[in-house]
Amino acid sequence: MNAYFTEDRLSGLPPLYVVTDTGIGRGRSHAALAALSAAGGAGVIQLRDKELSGSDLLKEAIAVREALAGQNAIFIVNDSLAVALASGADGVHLGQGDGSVQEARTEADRVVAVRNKSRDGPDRRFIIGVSVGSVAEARRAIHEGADYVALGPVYATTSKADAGAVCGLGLLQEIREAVSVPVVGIGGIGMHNVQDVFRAGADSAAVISAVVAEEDVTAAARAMCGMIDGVR
Ligand SMILES: Cc1ncc(COP(=O)(O)OP(=O)(O)O)c(N)n1
Ligand SMILES: Cc1nc(C(=O)O)sc1CCOP(=O)(O)O
Ligand SMILES: [Mg+2]
Repeated sequence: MNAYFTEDRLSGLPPLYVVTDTGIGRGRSHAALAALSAAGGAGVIQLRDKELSGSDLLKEAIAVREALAGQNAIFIVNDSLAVALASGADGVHLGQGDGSVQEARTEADRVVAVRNKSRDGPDRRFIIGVSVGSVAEARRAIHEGADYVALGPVYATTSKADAGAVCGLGLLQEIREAVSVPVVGIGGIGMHNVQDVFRAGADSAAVISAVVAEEDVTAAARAMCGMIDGVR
């Protein structure tokens, strides 16, 4: 059981959040990238595959969940609430164009309440993360049921073609001061700037290339965790 979300709200987020990408993953599967990242200390893993949907995405999600069994990592599926729920993931990440957060909250709570009743132990909350680009969007997302908000691109990124303009650390700091849920920074984060992201108030740094594209994914995740530890 992950200590971060046994109650009715998320009490925090692990500091390293790795998003999988098989396009730059040197031939490794999402499941392999997830397991290797978690072994290096990544406490949140997101399955992100913009080419897959439906049963193909579900297959990958189940493989990731199985690969993470026994690891102390939160598993999030990008974009698809249905796949997240069907695969037994811990949560979903939704962008501004990925549907209603309110409807996702209602549906997730309904499904997870049934699941919680049918097993022993403390109730678990289904995590909903939402991409935001302003304080107003962050407040709205939280009002609608988001457990964490993510802001990006903090720096220029080559991993998401439609990421838009760089938002910088100033906005990250503003959002941190305005809300009380965990704030994730994403986009262009690497060993050279991750400490700045935490100094600006982020609770977690989400990365793709800095970990997934490395030859030794576990070592890269471990090094990033060490860098983060140096500033928290
Ligand atoms: C942790 C995290 N933050 C932001 C995003 C981006 O979500 P979105 O804007 O919906 O874009 P896509 O990733 O779906 O292309 C994310 N996935 N994860
Ligand atoms: C998936 C994603 N979302 C972003 C956003 O700004 O919302 S930037 C991004 C890609 C992050 O990859 P890298 O760590 O390689 O820059
Ligand atoms: Mg999305």
